[in-house]
Amino acid sequence: MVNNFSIDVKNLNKHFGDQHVVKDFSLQIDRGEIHGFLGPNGSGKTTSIRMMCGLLTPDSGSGHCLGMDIFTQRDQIKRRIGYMTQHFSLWGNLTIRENLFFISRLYSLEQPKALVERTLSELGLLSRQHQLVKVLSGGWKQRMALAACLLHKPSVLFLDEPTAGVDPKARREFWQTLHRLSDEGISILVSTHYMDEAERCHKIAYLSSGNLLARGSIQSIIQAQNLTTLKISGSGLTVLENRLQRFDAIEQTVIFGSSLFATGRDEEKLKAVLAQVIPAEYEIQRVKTTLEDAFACLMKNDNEKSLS
Ligand SMILES: Nc1ncnc2c1ncn2[C@@H]1O[C@H](COP(=O)(O)OP(=O)(O)OP(=O)(O)O)[C@@H](O)[C@H]1O
Repeated sequence: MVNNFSIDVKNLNKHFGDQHVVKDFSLQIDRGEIHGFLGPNGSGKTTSIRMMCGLLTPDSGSGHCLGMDIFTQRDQIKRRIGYMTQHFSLWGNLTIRENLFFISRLYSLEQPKALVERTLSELGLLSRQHQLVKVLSGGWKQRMALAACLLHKPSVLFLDEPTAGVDPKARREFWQTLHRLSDEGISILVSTHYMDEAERCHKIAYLSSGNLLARGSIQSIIQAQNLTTLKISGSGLTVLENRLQRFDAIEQTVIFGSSLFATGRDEEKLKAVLAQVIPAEYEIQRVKTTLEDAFACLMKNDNEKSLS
């Protein structure tokens, strides 16, 4: 190994035609780390994933996956990683068990029976193994797709929005499995649009228009934004929200149920605006700034920078 990182890429760039889709992208992921990958649609997450696992050649930069060069050792990398794509395809007219046997034959895996039995058991698929894949619910299909990625015992997993459209219970179970795999030393890079999933990761990275805007632990990303959030409780909140949004001291606002949350960088100025706009009968209290607040402010600043 070149170092102890499972993934270590530096300054990767990718263009599609005139479009500079990924810009100087650098990322390190430790063994057994679950690393979240967030960003708006089209920000370059899938393109970055495909470069890191050797499926797409970067225009420039350097990098290793499991110590192997992403430019020159792509075939070796493919044998050691699992990649669950956004639109995975399974064979609907085969059962779960038959799908796994089919995949093990496709990749000429040794001792397929032992691998299939182990994977069915570890992924909790034994009770459904004889069901046709086309009749499975979204949650079971997704679990089946993860099983397919794990058959050959990869050391790194790349999961591209694996839980999109899956219900909360199935998502929770899926994440329990990811944490078990992480405990076994498997490194996982998982892209998601769900904040609750981001919070389950050891570290996260946030990409916007191909630029990595933030990287690190959840706490460090929230703290780096240095924001204050105040919660206003009462009725008629949309009118108050509109008024607040006219002030520069307000970075962003959001309503959840009967509470309006206002976030700003300067606590004194934020409080002064609220004192001016919010009638005295409303309760105001300081609350913790969330990851979603931090991302919203990061995006806002980035948009303002690109416009100036
Ligand atoms: N093969 C390709 N040829 C041309 N343009 C591409 C290609 N693949 C991706 N793009 C463009 O690159 C940009 C980034 O796409 P990418 O799929 O990496 O984003 P993403 O962050 O994964 O988006 P999403 O969250 O919607 O999956 C988009 O504008 C997309 O249209």
